[in-house]
Amino acid sequence: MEVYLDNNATTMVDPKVYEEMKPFFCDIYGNPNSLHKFGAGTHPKMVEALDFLYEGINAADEDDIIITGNATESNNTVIKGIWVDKILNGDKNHIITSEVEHPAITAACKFLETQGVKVTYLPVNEEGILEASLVRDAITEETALVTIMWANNETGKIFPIKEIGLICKTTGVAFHSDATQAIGKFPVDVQECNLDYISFSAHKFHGPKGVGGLYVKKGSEVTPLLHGGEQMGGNRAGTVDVASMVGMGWAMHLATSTMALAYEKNHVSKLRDKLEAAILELPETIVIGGKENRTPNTTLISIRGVEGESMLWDLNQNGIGASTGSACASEDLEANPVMNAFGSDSELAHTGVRFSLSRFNTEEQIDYAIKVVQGAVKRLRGLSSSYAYAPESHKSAL
Ligand SMILES: Cc1ncc(COP(=O)(O)O)c(CN[C@@H](CS)C(=O)O)c1O
Repeated sequence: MEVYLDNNATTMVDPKVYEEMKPFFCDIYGNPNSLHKFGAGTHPKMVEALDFLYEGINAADEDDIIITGNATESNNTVIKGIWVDKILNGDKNHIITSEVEHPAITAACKFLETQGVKVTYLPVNEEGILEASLVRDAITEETALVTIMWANNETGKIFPIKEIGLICKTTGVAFHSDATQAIGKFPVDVQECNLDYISFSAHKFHGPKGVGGLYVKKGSEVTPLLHGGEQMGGNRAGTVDVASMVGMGWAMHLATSTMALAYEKNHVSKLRDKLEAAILELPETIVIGGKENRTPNTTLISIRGVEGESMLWDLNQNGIGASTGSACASEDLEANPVMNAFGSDSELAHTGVRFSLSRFNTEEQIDYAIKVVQGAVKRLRGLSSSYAYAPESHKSAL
């Protein structure tokens, strides 16, 4: 049996999304910017896709949604656009973010630091949550942008974006959230949260890889990252991947419907809870950050005495796909930075395994995964020269 449990890394394209994308390869293939019918033929479904995207995040008609290549590009567009507009050409020189952002935020901020920009990386508490009061205390007259992820890709922890949005609104600081792990998992409402920008990637909610979005509230426009043609009103040059844009719109529509979100909250979270509970029956296992305030599909579990990579190998041999943390760091055998941010000890930071489910997982798959995981833990602990069952040491290490 093959069981895919790494949906925070990427998801399968929903077959309905794939059907909607098909015509734009060999039938309706004109350039959307061409004036002839081959180009104009792409417009109706592109407009429909944009309508779905606006509806999915509750964007106002006057706001903008720029089609990008992925969330990484969207994150870079905001951070570097703010740098150009408010720091290089303005009187600001400070950005606030968190210690547990995705590298697409952290690396962009680190680059700005090499250019003389001050960046504050706010810590998370023992539950892996960033407290909104820390944002308020960090804001100064020089602050150009607050950028805080909506949900963490490794722990699933959901951050207080509505509270932070109110703080940014009252202090007049631009507010961005990396919503990559939020869309399709719980309601995302950019107006309710007073957001100026959000980033997202279609392949996180059963759309195609290589296409993403950047929401820009009216009046918060920033200098583009890419210059060239007049696509996206000059905000993102380059011929639009029509098939992927249509796919992303349909994926958003299917993932954010009331029924879909209810399914995530009820069915998917119950499968996650069943898998998690079975693993926690094993001694010296713990959910990193605890079970509260998480996306419904994610669990990051530390299994003392079992290296994350060894577990992944064992799972893979049995047809199960999971990860030790974010896929983009999976080649890096360093301790998991998110777990380090929690203050967990180094040994523990190497023992995290992330399981992230989707609406396409079944109870039969989870029952199979439970058997494989329990067997792998027993086998790997038996092979470990350093592991000896010590019931109290594990709990105190976090
Ligand atoms: C919060 C967050 N922000 C940005 C990205 C980047 O998405 P791209 O489509 O690759 O640009 C990701 C992708 N996180 C994957 C791959 S590293 C994970 O395994 O956790 C993310 O989770």
